[in-house]
Amino acid sequence: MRIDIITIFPDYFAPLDLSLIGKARRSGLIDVRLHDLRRWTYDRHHTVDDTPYGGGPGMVMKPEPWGEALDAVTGDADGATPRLVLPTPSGLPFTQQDAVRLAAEPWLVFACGRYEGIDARVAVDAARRMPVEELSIGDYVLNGGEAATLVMVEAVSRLLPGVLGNAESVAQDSFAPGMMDNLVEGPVYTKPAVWRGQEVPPVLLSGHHGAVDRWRRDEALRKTARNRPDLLDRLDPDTLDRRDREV
Ligand SMILES: N#Cc1c(-c2ccc3ccn(Cc4ccccn4)c3c2)n[nH]c1N
Repeated sequence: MRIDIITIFPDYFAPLDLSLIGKARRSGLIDVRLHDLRRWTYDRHHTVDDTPYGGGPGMVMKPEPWGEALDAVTGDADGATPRLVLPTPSGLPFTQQDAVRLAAEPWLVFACGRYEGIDARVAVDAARRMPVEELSIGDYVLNGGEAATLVMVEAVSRLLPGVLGNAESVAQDSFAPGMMDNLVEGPVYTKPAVWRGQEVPPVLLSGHHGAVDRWRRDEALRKTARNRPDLLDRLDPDTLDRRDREV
């Protein structure tokens, strides 16, 4: 997969050199290219923003640099067309299903806005030549699109074959479609068996795989009911056996 990121803070993406995604980049599994938006400005101050039409607080990102940046970044690939992702607080909620969908794309471009956002005409102009989607990672306000892009790039990249060592761990993720009925994961433990007076639940040391699976499902149900009761509403009643209802 090719991932292009256009931003005025390229250094924000240093974390993409680390850990499994950094390893995947070095192995060629993922081709991440960073672009400083100011490369497409021509004034002495490399201006990327201006006051909003209609007045109001803050500044808006100018359309010209974005138009030229997107032309340059998306124009050099032998006719291939990327999907443009625009992080914005007003976007559609980014979910695990979106991560799965985007992981199937060969080429993504992320446009990281700042200030009060990017001039709305940029998305309209881009949509004339590529699919564009506005996505939000949650109901809180950030200062720009870079943190959201890091989140989405990690959520997508980890799903690519070969990026995570243990394919199982992707399948057992919370929110993995169809896994554990969309329950969140329960508690996990490792050695030592006793730590600061706390014992690992004995069932996990029993070697009884059926009992371990049952215990993990009970704990996942318990944690989902406590932290994400909204997910329980999505459970297919037929998949809840009698004991589930007792948790
Ligand atoms: N995804 C996502 C986001 C963002 C986000 C994404 C891009 C930009 C570009 C500028 N700002 C600042 C800003 C503040 C206020 C109103 C508009 N814009 C962004 C914020 N905030 N929260 C999320 N879940």
